[in-house]
Amino acid sequence: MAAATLGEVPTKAFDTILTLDFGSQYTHLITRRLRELNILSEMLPCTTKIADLDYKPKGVILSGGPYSVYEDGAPHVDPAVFELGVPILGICYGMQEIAWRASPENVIAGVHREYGHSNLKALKGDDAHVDRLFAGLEDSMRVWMSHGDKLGALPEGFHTVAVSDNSEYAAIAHKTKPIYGLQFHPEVTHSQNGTQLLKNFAVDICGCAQNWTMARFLDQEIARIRDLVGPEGQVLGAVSGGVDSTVAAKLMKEAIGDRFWAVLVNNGVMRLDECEQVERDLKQHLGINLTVIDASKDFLEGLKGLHDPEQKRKFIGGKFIDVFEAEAQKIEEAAEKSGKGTKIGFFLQGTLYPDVIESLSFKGPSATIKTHHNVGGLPERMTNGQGLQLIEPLRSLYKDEVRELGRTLGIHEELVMRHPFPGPGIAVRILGEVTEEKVRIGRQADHIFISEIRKAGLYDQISQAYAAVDPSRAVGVMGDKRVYGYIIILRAVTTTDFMTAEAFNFPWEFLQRVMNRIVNEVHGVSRVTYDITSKPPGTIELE
Ligand SMILES: Nc1ncnc2c1ncn2[C@@H]1O[C@H](COP(=O)(O)OP(=O)(O)OP(=O)(O)O)[C@@H](O)[C@H]1O
Ligand SMILES: O=c1[nH]c(=O)c2[nH+]cn([C@@H]3O[C@H](COP(=O)(O)O)[C@@H](O)[C@H]3O)c2[nH]1
Ligand SMILES: NC(=O)CC[C@H](N)C(=O)O
Ligand SMILES: [Mg+2]
Repeated sequence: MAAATLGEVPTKAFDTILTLDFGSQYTHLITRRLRELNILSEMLPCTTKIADLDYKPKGVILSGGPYSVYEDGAPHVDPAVFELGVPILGICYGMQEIAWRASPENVIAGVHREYGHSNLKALKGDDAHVDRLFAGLEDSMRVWMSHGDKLGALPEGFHTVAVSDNSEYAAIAHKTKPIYGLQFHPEVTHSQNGTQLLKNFAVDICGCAQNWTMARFLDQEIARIRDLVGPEGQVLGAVSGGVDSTVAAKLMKEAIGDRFWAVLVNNGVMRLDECEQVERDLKQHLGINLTVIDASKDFLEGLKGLHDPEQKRKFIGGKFIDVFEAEAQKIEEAAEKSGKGTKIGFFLQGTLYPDVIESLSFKGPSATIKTHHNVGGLPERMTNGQGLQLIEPLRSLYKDEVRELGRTLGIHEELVMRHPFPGPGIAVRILGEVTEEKVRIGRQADHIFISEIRKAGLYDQISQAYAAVDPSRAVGVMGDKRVYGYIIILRAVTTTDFMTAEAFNFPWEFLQRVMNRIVNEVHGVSRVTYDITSKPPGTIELE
């Protein structure tokens, strides 16, 4: 059990809707939509025991899921949910679960699967209670469906509140209790009025206050950190200059000042002038107590002769630990002597909510496609709670919420909107063996590409962009002379969650301009290409 005592979802401080996940691809969208409405939602697996909750949610949503409620081994909700005395909304599988519990015959396999758009008609009557879910909405709307099973009969005590082309029971409501079911998915943007429906449920029916704002979260988290760390405790943290670790570091600085010790490792595969830039941003702009360790020679030396992507990633992860561990000891000694307090007792991590959801998912964590160098690879004593206690203040937040929190903390927009940058850096953007020459070429080409993207005002429309080096060489001609140089691969994608992505559609003139600058300004390059592969089947990084 990790000793994550801080940064757990603040369900006690904010009205919370509990979303129980039956494995739908869209479950996390339910929590997203609610948070956009300034209502905190926590997502937990459908197998959660209500008795294990340490708070009382204001309402519960049962998500969709790939199973059929009537099949052997299908997941079922803890019946105690119905004893909580709070409103319940079942979505797709969740509605089928409500009906199945009333009587298993209520759910049947449909003859037609209903996948995609459907026209919904709300049947408003004069019963204010059952009409509450659709209050204030037009009677007809286009909604998005994805199901094969359906209700064959209305569960006892329920009323039909909407029908669709193929579903007689597209929405149901209990006649007296606050229990509702929807066959369609209000959480997907393709469903008209979906957010309004969720708002009707969470605000009007459950009575949630819409006060989940980053400003309130910040005050609360600072108070919690101060309380946990105490007046003298000291905290260590690895920072990369990326959004997550910068926001976490600034939050820590606000909470405990110079008793927070940040460490940046220069691994030799950072972008052009990146370490200097991060140092300026963190030290001067944000006033963070930062130590930069230049271990570039060790990393580049160790990368020699490594061609395989996984070997490269593992080496960088391992080396990172060695360097960090050695430096942490020095910092701990310095901290002890600093007179600022006691020795270091805590370790800061920038873990986000999607990572937490992934590890909690009812379907289990997904397959490893790449070994990500991240904090999972940090020295064990820092993360197992035995040596240093873990603090993860961003653990309940999505990336856009972290960005919002960054703005609230006064971090400048350019830093807040930075594209993510992987821990192994340019090393996974050079195919095969990493050499100093290829790092130089990759850096220069990347700098040109990103500067041009910024100049063209496209940076914020793109989720991530970079230039990579293909070490195969191609022949070119420059100034009547034969050149035999590397190939640069430009990559730019748009994505919301980095799980799927599409190549960005640049104007042709833009790509020509970038090509021109790279072949002219970066010595050793003969060709420039643009990678248009989507994810899947590609990935965002090349290795
Ligand atoms: N060069 C580095 N020096 C110190 N810590 C690092 C370095 N690179 C990565 N880390 C650590 O690994 C963590 C994971 O990196 P990751 O790239 O996922 O997050 P980030 O850099 O904070 O944000 P972003 O996703 O926006 O790049 C960082 O939060 C940081 O703690
Ligand atoms: O901190 C990190 N350490 C890593 O080892 C790593 N590998 C990939 N990435 C980032 O993850 C996102 C998805 O990348 P892929 O499609 O290449 O898997 C993209 O944003 C990638 O930049 C990493 N981040
Ligand atoms: N999206 C869902 O929740 C689907 C529920 C169930 N598996 C069905 O096919 O009807
Ligand atoms: Mg990063």
